[in-house]
Amino acid sequence: MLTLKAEPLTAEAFALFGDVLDARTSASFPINAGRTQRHHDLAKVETLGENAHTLINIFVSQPVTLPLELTFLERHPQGSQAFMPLHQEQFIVVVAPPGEHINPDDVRAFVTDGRQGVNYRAGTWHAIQSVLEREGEFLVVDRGGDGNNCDEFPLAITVMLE
Ligand SMILES: NC(=O)N[C@@H](O)C(=O)O
Ligand code: NI
Repeated sequence: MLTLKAEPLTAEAFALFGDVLDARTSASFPINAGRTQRHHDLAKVETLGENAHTLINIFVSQPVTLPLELTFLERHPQGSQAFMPLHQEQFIVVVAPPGEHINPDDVRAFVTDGRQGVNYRAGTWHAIQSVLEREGEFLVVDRGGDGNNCDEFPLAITVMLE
């Protein structure tokens, strides 16, 4: 059994697993006659394989309870997957680097601050969406297409907050 304390999410700590989406820290430029700041090209959308295409989705998730008991991590070998909260929901992120197997020593747990989203790069092992406190709505950008795009790796992990 692996027990992890979720650490605050930072782009640096998450770099091995994908991208952090955050309008407070990302570069932007003015558009629409200066009325809008465009935070441009924040993450790499990967859509691999036969008939691959980008999906834009909304996930409505029920909250998890803490400590969070996980029994597996999953990965999407043919595409990235991005989650952006629509109402500043905080969520738990548990990840491990891409690879055929997961080394328990490489598993990291994070907690977002409500203004952050994440983009898992293709193949990054991760826990399924785990929103805290209340029902959450997330804009999700991921891959559609042929073939399998979801593998599970059994692993018992308990996640708590610091
Ligand atoms: N299954 C699905 O669409 N969602 C998961 O991939 C997830 O990471 O929540
Ligand atoms: Ni996923």
